[in-house]
This record gives sequence, structure tokens and C-alpha cells, in this order.
Amino acid sequence: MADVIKVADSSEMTLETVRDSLIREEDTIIFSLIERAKYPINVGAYDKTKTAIPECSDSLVEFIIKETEAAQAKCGRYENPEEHPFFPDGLPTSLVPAFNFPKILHPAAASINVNSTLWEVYFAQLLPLITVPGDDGNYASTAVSDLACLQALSRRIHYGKFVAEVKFKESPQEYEPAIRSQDRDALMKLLTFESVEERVKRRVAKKTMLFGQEVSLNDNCDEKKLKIDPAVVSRLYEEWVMPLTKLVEVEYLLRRLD
Ligand SMILES: O=C(O)C(=O)C[C@]1(C(=O)O)C=C[C@@H](O)C=C1
Repeated sequence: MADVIKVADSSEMTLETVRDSLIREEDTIIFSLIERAKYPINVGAYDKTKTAIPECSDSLVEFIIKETEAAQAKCGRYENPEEHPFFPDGLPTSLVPAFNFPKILHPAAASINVNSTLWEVYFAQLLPLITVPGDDGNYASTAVSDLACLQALSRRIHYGKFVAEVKFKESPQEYEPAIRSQDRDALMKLLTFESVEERVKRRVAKKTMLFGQEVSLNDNCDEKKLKIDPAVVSRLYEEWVMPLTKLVEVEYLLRRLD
């Protein structure tokens, strides 16, 4: 049986353990992208004029995400420093008893939320790469799949706060001068590990190949039947997922000595 999952406190977090969390999140992201790719692009889900819900001027996807976030906020989802809403304004407060999440991050972390950028990138650039053109009318299921992708991507990207905290704690003397001079470029250079990024790109492509294949009892994987293209997932990581994670790391470090 699997070990009981334990919540790490700051003294237990290392660069290795935070990287392990990013690796585990890859699975969630890839499975959610595979689920979204089951439907065509379904532009009707994104068209504000097509929602037809009384007194609602949002698209169906906005409607579903706002309503879901409100329900999840009441259940305490956003009390967890790893979770960030897409529509933070006016969210209801949690109705459930507070869980004592370990205080690992600097309090300024709470002001960092790059979900509006992720939202733009996801709908304008990423979605057309993983879906085929067409409309099968499954707008509600499509929107629910979008939410799963967005939440998984958002959790991964904002985990950059924990990565940055660990890096800072491991060598404050390296980071402090750049933080004091608010030098974004220097911070970006310090926190970048190109060889790690190369491994991430190769691993997500490999996972996409494994998770997205047709499983047959007779023969081996038919690469022509992959549910999404491994090269596309590798590209998503290179162009958006890792750059946004690094943006979160820089934003966090800039405020780390406040
Ligand atoms: O592993 C790290 O050190 C991270 O900061 C995470 C990450 C990533 O997004 O995967 C980002 C920056 C590094 O260049 C390498 C990888």
C-alpha cells in the first residue's frame, strides 16, 4: 500500500522534493490535456452571445468556472497557498474549519496570481494546438475539461513560489543582492537551470506518449494513434509552463525581503 501522504513543513522542503511535486503535477496536466482533446475546439463554449443563461453576459466557460470557484471557495480550496482562483474578486469565504497549512511562504506570496496571463495563453494559444476544429455541442463538458486543465496548470505554475522559497533558503547570500537592487534579469539568471528544463521537456514528451497511447492486448503502442502530440506538450512546457513558473519565482523573490 502507498505511504500516507504527509504535508511537508519548510524545514523538510528541498529543491529535490519541490521538483518531485512538479514532476507529479506533470501527470495531472497531461491527463487533463488528454481529456480536453477528446472534444473538438467547440468555440460555442467561449462565445458570450451563445450562453443563453438569463442575466448572464459571460461565456459558458466563464460561467462554469466562476460558479465552480465559488463552490470550491466555500469548501476551503483557496485557503491552501498552492491554489489560486481565476476570478478572485468577490469569491465567498470558506465555510469549513480551517486546516493548518504549514506557513512556508513569505506573506507577500499571497499577492502573486498570474492566472489572468495563463487564461489568455490557454485559450488563445494552447487550446488550438491540442484540439481539432469542429463543434459537437458538448459545451458544458468541454468547459469542465478546460477548468481541469487550467487548475492543474495554475497549481504547477504557482508552485514556483515554493521552488523560489527553497532556492532562497538554500543560498540567501546569492539572491539577496539581486533582490535588494530589484534586478529581475539577475534573479531570472540565478534561478534558471537549462539542463533541468531540457529534462522536463523530454520527460513530458515521454509521458504524453505513454499516457496517450491506445492500449491493445495484441500489439505494441501504435504511435499514429496518440491522443495528443508529445511534441506539442513539450512545446507548451517550453513556451508557457516553465516561463510562467519562472515569472512566479521572480515575482516572489522580488518581494522576499519585504
Ligand atoms: O527546477 C527548478 O529549479 C525550477 O525552478 C523549475 C523550472 C521549471 O519550471 O520546470 C524552472 C526553472 C528552471 O530553469 C528549471 C525548471
